[in-house]
Amino acid sequence: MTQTRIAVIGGSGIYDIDGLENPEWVEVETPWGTPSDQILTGSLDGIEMAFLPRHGRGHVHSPTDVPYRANIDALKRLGVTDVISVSACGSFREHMAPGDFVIVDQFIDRTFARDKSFFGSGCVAHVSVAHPTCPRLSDACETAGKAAGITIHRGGTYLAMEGPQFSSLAESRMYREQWGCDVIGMTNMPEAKLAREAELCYASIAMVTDYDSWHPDHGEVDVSTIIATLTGNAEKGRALVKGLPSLLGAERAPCPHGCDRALEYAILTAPEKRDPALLAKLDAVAGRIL
Ligand SMILES: CSC[C@H]1O[C@H](OP(=O)(O)O)[C@H](O)[C@@H]1O
Ligand SMILES: Nc1ncnc2[nH]cnc12
Repeated sequence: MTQTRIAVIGGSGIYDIDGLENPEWVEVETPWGTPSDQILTGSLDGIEMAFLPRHGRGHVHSPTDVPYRANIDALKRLGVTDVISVSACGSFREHMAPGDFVIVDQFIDRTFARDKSFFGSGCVAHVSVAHPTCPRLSDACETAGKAAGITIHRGGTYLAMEGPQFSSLAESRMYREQWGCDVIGMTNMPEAKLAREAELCYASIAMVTDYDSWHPDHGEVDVSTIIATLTGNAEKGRALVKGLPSLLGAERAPCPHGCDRALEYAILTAPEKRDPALLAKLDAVAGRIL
């Protein structure tokens, strides 16, 4: 049976995690370039962990320039089975208030300036992202969050925008009123799509930091308010992460939702037509089936 290895991708304001046994920052190179930073490895309650700061320590990568493919490839290469994304988000719902956590289960992807797939000419693949997050992993996040006393909302649609500017009032109203979105951020896409291509279970915990720009009683969103809210809630995030290993366990049964078999029927390119150079780059992501 596969051994569980949990990765946490930390978003804005989260540049390391504490409490790991045998912590070590390791360099991982990938065929898709260098990840956002070194990866902090170690264990928690006997389970292997990996932590990657999405924007790099010191917040050096903009949402557009985060090396999403290198990040997911590097985690796969380290033997990660489950990825938990922790990110800051704006809220479109009064009851999803700053300080609350939302376990996102759907996305609308409005990003347009990012590499969104490991596949392409020479090895064409189409995976399903009808359900882009893993219910089993999301269950564990919900249980750990509730045990840590966090106000946690299960389910929500995350609008992934390109940024780096925040939304206009008209956009904010459209996402909320016409598109039915619940939260907004700049990073969960294409991250979630790439995790699916890499056959990794992915759960997204969005920490509400603001009401974007739609709310008549709240001013425009600004970075200092976001960081102040995040800093005030960092302890909650840490408590949630610490609860995960015992919930997930060391022995990992196949994902009941099929995340770890997403590529099974996805590759269309005939074996004799596949590009050897691309296949070589896919060694970690798709090595299981290629
Ligand atoms: C800090 S303001 C906007 C910035 O914060 C979020 O980052 P992350 O998702 O990595 O927590 C948002 O998506 C923007 O990138
Ligand atoms: N309102 C907002 N829009 C986009 N990304 C965000 N990250 C935190 N708050 C945000």
